Amino acid sequence: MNINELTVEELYSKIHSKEIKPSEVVGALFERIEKYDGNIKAFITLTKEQAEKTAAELDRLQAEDKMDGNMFGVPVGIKDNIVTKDILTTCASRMLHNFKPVYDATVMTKLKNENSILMGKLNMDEFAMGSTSETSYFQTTKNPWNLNCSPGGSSGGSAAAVAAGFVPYALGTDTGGSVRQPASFCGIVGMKPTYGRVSRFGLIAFASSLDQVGPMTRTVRDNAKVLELISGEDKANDMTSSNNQDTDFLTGIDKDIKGMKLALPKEFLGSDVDDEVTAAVLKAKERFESLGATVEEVEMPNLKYVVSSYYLIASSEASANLARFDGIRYGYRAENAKNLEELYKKSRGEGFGDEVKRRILLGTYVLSAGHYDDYYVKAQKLRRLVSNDVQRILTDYDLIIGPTSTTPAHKYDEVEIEGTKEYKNDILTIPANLVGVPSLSIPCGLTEDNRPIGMQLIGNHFEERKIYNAAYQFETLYNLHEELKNLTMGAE
Ligand SMILES: NC(=O)C[C@H](N)C(=O)O
Repeated sequence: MNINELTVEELYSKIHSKEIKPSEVVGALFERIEKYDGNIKAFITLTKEQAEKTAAELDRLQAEDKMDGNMFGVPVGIKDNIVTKDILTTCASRMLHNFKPVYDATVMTKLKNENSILMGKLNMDEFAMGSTSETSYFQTTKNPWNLNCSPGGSSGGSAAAVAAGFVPYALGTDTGGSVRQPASFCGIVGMKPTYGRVSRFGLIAFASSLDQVGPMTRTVRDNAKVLELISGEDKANDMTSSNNQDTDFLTGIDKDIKGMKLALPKEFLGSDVDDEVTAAVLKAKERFESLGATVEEVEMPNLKYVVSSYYLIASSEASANLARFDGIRYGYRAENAKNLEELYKKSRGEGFGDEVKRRILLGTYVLSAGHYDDYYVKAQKLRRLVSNDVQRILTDYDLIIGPTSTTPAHKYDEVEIEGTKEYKNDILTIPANLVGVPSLSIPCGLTEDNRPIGMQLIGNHFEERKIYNAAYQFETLYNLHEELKNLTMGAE
């Protein structure tokens, strides 16, 4: 048995049947992290001491048959923009390089209550702004399957850690694709839930009308299980969290999907999409048909507006949210400032990286009195048009399918990743954020040189259950987690 390859469900049941102890699991995972994370660089902070202490306590409870909690003894990695009490939470920014929060995010509290063990905090693009994990102040994460490739971003550390066998599951966050795109690049399963499904309390805000926390796992069932545990209304702390109580995603996950109606927008396979990605998605279409679903081509004419709409809205919200980092209350404070204004300017100037500054500048401009109507209001109107497209399709169809990303993981030496050039690659993930609907990325193929390819399943608001059902059935025909066991990771 290789502990590093076990899924959440396998680990949970082996711990429950006392086949393995929580401390053995934690030991095996840290051993692997110590061996390979020097190359992959998924973690910003390891919480080894606390994890070992918690595991020892859980060993004792296991011996006494007091195994409470749906994640009893199962380790987790958390993206570094989700606050963890007394544990460094940096957002991969110099601005928060020394920030130790005094409270836990709701999702963290929930996982702790289920007796999951925190292994550490995972690298990301600075303040979640980026798609390659390169804008991190600390380090660039590498794709475990090919160290010359990006793991994607912004939750690149979370995706890499799950793919590399460092943790069986991780939490990421998705504002414009940040869970799904890295999941697709690293060959794992990643969910952007319905807006409001998961509490945002303790998620350091980037764009509040778009942000959602989502699970990253190796299997569809694991993903559904994690989402069940982190979702739900958070009356006290997040008024945008929904009171929708239908959070049972596992019951009926294996029912057949005969007659399910899937829509494939023709714009999702447009000219920007890599040939190998197109081929993998068309193969996936055939697999769905062999499961008894129908797949029809549809139109999403307003897809061409999503990138502009997203970057205007997200940057506007970011410029407001990031105003709180002023060098006074917490985080980075510049030295030798002569007066208050200079302290603000120097702290923000030195604390934020280029990409974050670019978005703050753009957002501030867009929201300024003279330009608000021209840009912000227009962007909101485009958001509505996209929403109308998606709603129209989902009235006639159960789910929308398509590629997660236009390309597989980029090779660092082939693509020059710079500034706004990479923005356009988010075109396929952004619609779900603008509309607020759930979207899951699952592996659907490999390129000739063994880079994973991901496919998205987009459902209507609060229809995660339907997505998981279709994805689970798909996984019975194509399970990359099993295939990858036979591959040698780039890091090995
Ligand atoms: N945060 C995200 O969801 C990623 C997106 N590429 C962005 O830079 O905004």
